[in-house]
Amino acid sequence: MIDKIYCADVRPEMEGKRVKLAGWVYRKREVGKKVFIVLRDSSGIVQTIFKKELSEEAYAEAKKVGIESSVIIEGVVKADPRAPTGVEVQADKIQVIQNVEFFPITKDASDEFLLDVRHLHLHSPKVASIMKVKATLMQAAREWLLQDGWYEVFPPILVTGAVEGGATLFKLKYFDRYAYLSQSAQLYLEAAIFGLEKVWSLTPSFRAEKSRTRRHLTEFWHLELEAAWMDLWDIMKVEEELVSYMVQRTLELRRSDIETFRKDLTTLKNTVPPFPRISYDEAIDILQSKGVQIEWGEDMGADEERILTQEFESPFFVYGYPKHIKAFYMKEDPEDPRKVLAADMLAPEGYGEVIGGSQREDDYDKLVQRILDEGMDPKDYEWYLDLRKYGSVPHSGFGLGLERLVAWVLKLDHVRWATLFPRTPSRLYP
Ligand SMILES: NC(=O)C[C@H]([NH3+])C(=O)NS(=O)(=O)OC[C@H]1O[C@@H](n2cnc3c(N)ncnc32)[C@H](O)[C@@H]1O
Ligand SMILES: [Mg+2]
Repeated sequence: MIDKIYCADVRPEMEGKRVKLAGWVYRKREVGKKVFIVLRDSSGIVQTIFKKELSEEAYAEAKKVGIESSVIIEGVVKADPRAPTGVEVQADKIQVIQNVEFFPITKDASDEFLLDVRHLHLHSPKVASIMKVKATLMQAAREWLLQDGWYEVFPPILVTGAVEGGATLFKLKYFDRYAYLSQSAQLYLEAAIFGLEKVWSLTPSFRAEKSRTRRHLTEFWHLELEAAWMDLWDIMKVEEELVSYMVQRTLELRRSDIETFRKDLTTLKNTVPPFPRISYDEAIDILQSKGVQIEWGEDMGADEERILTQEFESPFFVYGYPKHIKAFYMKEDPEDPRKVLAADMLAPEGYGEVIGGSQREDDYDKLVQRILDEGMDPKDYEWYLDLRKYGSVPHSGFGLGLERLVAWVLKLDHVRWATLFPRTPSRLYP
């Protein structure tokens, strides 16, 4: 490994110190007999200056390199308030690892072009910031889950049944039969609670959704939890404590990256428990009072959720949805058979659903009936129904869409920017 330091670690107080840096040419300009190269690495940037009188050879090399060329630069640190980071390196040595004559991404690149060359777009410091925030949100989630006694498990991705409706399954050939790509690890997590009680997984989930909205991917990262003995209200408390910790910890560790995308941090700072809770009935009343054409029993889509989020300055819950618009596994509300014990968590600022969760039907006969009511075949869920035959317990869980959380935290205009290589109905490459 090269004995180098990071760009962000070059400080004014290091004046006079000799340093070696490795990275990519981010910006370059020539002024008289000087070449200024802003070098970029994973930590950020630092300005380097090549003066002809300091080293003719290095100056000549610096004049030739193109944007995004990979280079190793050596020189002496000099504090300079005019430099982007208040300090620069007076360079007397440059080793060009690979010169780039022309880097295809220019300032006026369209979104579609950036997605076509996503493998090169990952050079961008802004993209790096998004990925650092995503990584830190998950780092925080792992910290919280560990200290709160949850076990990570590793469920299968190749499965035989739908969790969230057959219409969005990706089917694939599996030797002499067929399999599906998992829409959600939930059913397998429900099996795991009989030994581990509180489990979680982070897996890719797949949805053959044709909807081309700013919050749908066909492959997304899905953080899911399942807990024995918990009811809906218990799991909602888990959700708000987990999400609060994730957001506050990421604010603490990645504030400058977040501020690259949003200046107003109010809703993030407001992300502390308890979150506001409204019933589905109240949500319908609010929407109707704002002139939205929606009747009780209808599902809220992205537009309705966007309008609803205008009422809140933090994430909030909507609970008690009508049974017929929710999944087969959700427990009927004993106080109102029209409803299920389900709750979604919605992010403010127009982002809407980031978590879907519920208490599960733990009664064998009722679950069989729900499967039949949904037009599905109980035989396809024989193993899942067994969970209600051998020591069934009240239990609840939820799934958080990681890209949707990132999109809200950074106020991105589409979830596709929150994933390394987005997958949508029209995009499978690169
Ligand atoms: N373990 C569980 O209880 C999870 C449950 N079986 C489930 O999959 N619920 S969900 O369909 O609402 O999806 C959960 C979350 O997963 C995200 N999600 C769901 N679908 C997508 C798509 N297509 N793209 C991006 N993100 C998506 C979104 O944040 C949802 O709130
Ligand atoms: Mg949902």
